[in-house]
Amino acid sequence: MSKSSLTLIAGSAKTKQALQEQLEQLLGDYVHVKSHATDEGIPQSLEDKIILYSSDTAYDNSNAMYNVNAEKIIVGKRTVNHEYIDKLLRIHDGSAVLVVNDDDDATISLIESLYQLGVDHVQFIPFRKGILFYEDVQIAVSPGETHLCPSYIKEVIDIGVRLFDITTILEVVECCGLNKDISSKISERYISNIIELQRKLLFAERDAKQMSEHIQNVLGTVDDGILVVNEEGRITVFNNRLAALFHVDAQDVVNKYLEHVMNRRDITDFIMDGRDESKFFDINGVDVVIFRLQMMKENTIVVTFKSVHQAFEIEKTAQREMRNKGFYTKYCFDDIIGEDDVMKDRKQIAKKLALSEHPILIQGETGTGKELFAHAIHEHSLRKNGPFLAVNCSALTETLLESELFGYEEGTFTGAQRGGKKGLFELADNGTIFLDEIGDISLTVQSHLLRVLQEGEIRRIGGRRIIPINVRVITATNKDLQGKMRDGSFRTDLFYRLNVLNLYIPSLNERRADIPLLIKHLITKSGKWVKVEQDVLEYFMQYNWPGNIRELKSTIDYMLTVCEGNVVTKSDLPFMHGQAGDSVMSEYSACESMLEMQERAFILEVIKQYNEKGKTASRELISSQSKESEFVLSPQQIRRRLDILEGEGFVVKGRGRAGTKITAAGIEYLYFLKSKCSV
Ligand SMILES: Nc1ncnc2c1ncn2[C@@H]1O[C@H](COP(=O)(O)OP(=O)(O)OP(=O)(O)O)[C@@H](O)[C@H]1O
Repeated sequence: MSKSSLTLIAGSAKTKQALQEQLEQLLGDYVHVKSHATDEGIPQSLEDKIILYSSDTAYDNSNAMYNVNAEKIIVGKRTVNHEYIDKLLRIHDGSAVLVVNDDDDATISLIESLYQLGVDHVQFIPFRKGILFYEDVQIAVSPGETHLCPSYIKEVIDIGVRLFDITTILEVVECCGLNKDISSKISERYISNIIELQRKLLFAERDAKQMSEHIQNVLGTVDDGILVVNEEGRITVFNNRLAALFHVDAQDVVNKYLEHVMNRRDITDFIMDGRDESKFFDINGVDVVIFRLQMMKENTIVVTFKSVHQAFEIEKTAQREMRNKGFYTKYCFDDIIGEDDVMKDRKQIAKKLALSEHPILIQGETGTGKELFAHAIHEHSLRKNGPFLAVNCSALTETLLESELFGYEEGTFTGAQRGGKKGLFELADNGTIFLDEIGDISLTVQSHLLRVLQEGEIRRIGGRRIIPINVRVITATNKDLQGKMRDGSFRTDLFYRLNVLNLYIPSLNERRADIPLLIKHLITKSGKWVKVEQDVLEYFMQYNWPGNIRELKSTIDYMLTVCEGNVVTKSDLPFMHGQAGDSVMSEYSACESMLEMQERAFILEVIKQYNEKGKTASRELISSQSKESEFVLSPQQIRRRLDILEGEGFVVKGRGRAGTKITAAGIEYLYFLKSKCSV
């Protein structure tokens, strides 16, 4: 069968080329296709079996001007190239979209075919020549006429030259007299183009979905809040951490305008228009640093939200690594939270004391922050580049404390290290030593310490060599040293040596105004983004906090562990606060000594940490961990202590090789212990 013949007449060379390609692809096996464009010039007389015009306009513009001789003249109908439909479907719902074509009729017919194709989620606005401004329009769509779009439009989508629709193709098939088989093959080709495209779209969509799930999972593991905003000001990424901070559901906010989700003008202004890279904000009671980064190429803003505490910690870690020295202070005066006048006054005095070289005795109730002050004083002193060593005198037995402080020579006692060991006084040379709980040291250690202070030199235990030392001594106690001097358990001469400068730290009761500030600080520091209900705050304001800030801290820690969602309520209060009051406190306080309390807290903490990882803790395991702590306990000693703790209902021991688990009462008891002693 000889091929039929067809001449295509289009308006522009670009349209001619696209339509010629379409016809060749669909009909090329059966029809010989020639083509002309009016803007390139058309022969004076045209003769063919079929003359196919690309549009009504092409027909109107050229038909009258040339001699046309054809068996059949067809004016084609055109539709949007399916390849570009996904671009249109990706425009956000309800957006205003300017439709730009080279004449008004063509524009209207393009809008019609877009609606017919089901692109009806946006509002199309027809472009009119001469009108340069369209209110609230940021996106334009054009079939290859993008040069006509007003220049202020942010996003221009070129949907390419529109192609002939299926009815035009079938009309050509019919005129060529092609048989049924061929005609159905051609329609299949037309349809398979669409199916192929849909398949690609489907894969692309599936890949995009997998990628987005992957990104969400990755973002879920990050400790910071992460937000991404696109050029329209809509949210494209909002991780769960951020959702917790703003008390919203992460699923609900994607695609919404930023200002509809965060109704904080200061924050949205900073994100959208900010020139700075980072800024502090208080968001629902949490101090946060927001870092913003503009990705120019994608016109996207990436924002991270970090707890102030974390941001500082990162800074501090870097500094520490730079200093790369073994013994350093962990706190400075800025870490001591307190705006109450009495506290401000204490900090002022402490700063002055820091600058002298004399020993300082810090007194105050348990948990008031004496250790914190000791760190800050060293950090503020002329010795700040020297070492700072802290030792808790009540946590060590007499012999251990002596050997820790003054060191020993080789062979002094069984188990002594080869080559002897330097004591903390030697290690703290040119720096500061902080002796916490000084009220608990024995009379033997007291006299040894007195000698060191009087002579400014030490002699290791079992040694003869005299080692001069240059160490500033800061001590602290919550005990009544005057009372101890009266009953003879603390040496008066040592007291006067230590108490050259005295600093009294007020209890939390004496500075209640600081309670809300401390709560906020402790929550921020925990890295959790939660809100504390008003009645909890009220309760905290009237409770008398015998364990001071340490008790407040462990109560908050406990509540943050048990609270559901992002709100701390009164039902999250530990048992001893909520229901039984002080009676439980005194029941708990049955421990003989601070050392016993600390040991118990250590054991329970190890068990709790293992349980949190889904494991139980064996005696051997706890014993081996104890070697790295201040309490070296053998598996037998651990067994005895676990028996007692089990009898009190704080742990449950497994049979045979199964390890131990902490009970709910045990967790609460642990927090109580932590509020009473520093571990
Ligand atoms: N002003 C404060 N600001 C922030 N945190 C504080 C403040 N005071 C105390 N803390 C925190 O409370 C806890 C107890 O503080 P610290 O160990 O310094 O108390 P202490 O007076 O030395 O107690 P003790 O007499 O029992 O040894 C620590 O975790 C400390 O970080």
